[in-house]
Amino acid sequence: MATCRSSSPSSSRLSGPEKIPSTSIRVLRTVESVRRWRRPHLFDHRSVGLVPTMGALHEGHISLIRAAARENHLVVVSVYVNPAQFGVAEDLASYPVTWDADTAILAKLDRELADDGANLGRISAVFAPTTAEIYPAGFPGQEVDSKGSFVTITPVGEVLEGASRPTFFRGVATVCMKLFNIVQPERVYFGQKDVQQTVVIRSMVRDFMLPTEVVVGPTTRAADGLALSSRNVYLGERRRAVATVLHKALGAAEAAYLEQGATDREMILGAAQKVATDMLNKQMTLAPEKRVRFEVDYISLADPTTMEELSVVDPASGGILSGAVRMLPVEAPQEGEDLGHSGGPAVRLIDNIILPPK
Ligand SMILES: Nc1ncnc2c1ncn2[C@@H]1O[C@H](COP(=O)(O)OP(=O)(O)OP(=O)(O)O)[C@@H](O)[C@H]1O
Ligand SMILES: CC(C)(CO)[C@@H](O)C(=O)[O-]
Ligand code: BAL
Repeated sequence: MATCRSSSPSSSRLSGPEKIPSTSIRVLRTVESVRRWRRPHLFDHRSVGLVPTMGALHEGHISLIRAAARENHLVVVSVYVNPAQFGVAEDLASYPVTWDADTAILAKLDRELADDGANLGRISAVFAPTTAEIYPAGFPGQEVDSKGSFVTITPVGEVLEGASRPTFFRGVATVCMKLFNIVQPERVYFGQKDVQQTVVIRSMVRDFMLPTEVVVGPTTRAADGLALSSRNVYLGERRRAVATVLHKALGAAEAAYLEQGATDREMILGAAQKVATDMLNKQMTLAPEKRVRFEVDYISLADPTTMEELSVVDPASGGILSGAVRMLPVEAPQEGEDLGHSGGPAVRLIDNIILPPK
């Protein structure tokens, strides 16, 4: 029996495709619309660079989009807060969602990219799907034992961030596999700020023979060294001033390797631990209404390709220094004090420094 498809015009055909106002940037919300957008570019050999994000865009994201525009004819930015990578007790509900600010940033950036002759391309589309679109069989849940179609990359996804956040890399790898399959990019762009994520994604691309190149951009930092991160909005002024602790601690470990020639784990990580301990002790001499408390989740010295802990750095291959700290909610908040987004809950910050081969 012949089948007949409905030919009633969709609202987007009547009003034209959704775009970020005053730009040519398409806003794509469905898998089908991305596929329709992508198809002609397979034939006209225009390369596509994908920058996956969870929105709340900042200069770190912008640096990745700039890199993608230098190397690709068309840049797609995905904006999707993927619930599967948040643990049940994590900050999914309060994660900053700033769509209007994000689209304004993309519009401004796109004008700059257009004016800069050094770029191959510009921002062509934003992919902003719903969870129903990304998980067509139904969202599998955030629990460790959730059932569903998942991509797991082990053992690299089980250590460090994976040990602290047991569903995190399963969620990241799963959503990235979906995004890569939907957009079919020649290149994908990730930030070194999430260094273990880059190792997981590189492993996934290699092990599943995905036809995409993984490009990693350097960490963009504030003037005082704090790595930019969407979660920094939770900090508020008091904790923001101390949030550089991890960068300072990792910097001391880097100096032990680069300047003092240390290759031994205890010497390198000891330098980092001392900075963190000294900074915490100094805070604890202050009154509760002034001080900032934090807990070091981990400080690691790991192999650059496996993220396995190293007891000695082989100068031929170098290593990765990484860490996570929990900035605890401030005590004795003062009248009118800026506590940060959502009243300043505990914030877990991560950072890393790559020890280069010597
Ligand atoms: N400071 C930064 N420099 C370079 N890239 C970054 C930076 N911060 C984030 N990125 C990269 O941007 C991409 C999207 O990250 P995401 O949207 O989670 O932002 P984020 O700031 O890392 O947020 P969060 O605070 O949730 O970790 C990732 O590849 C991430 O590594
Ligand atoms: C890669 C990513 C967009 C997947 O949700 C996320 O983990 C992030 O923003 O780093
Ligand atoms: N940039 C990492 C995303 C996350 O922490 O969920």
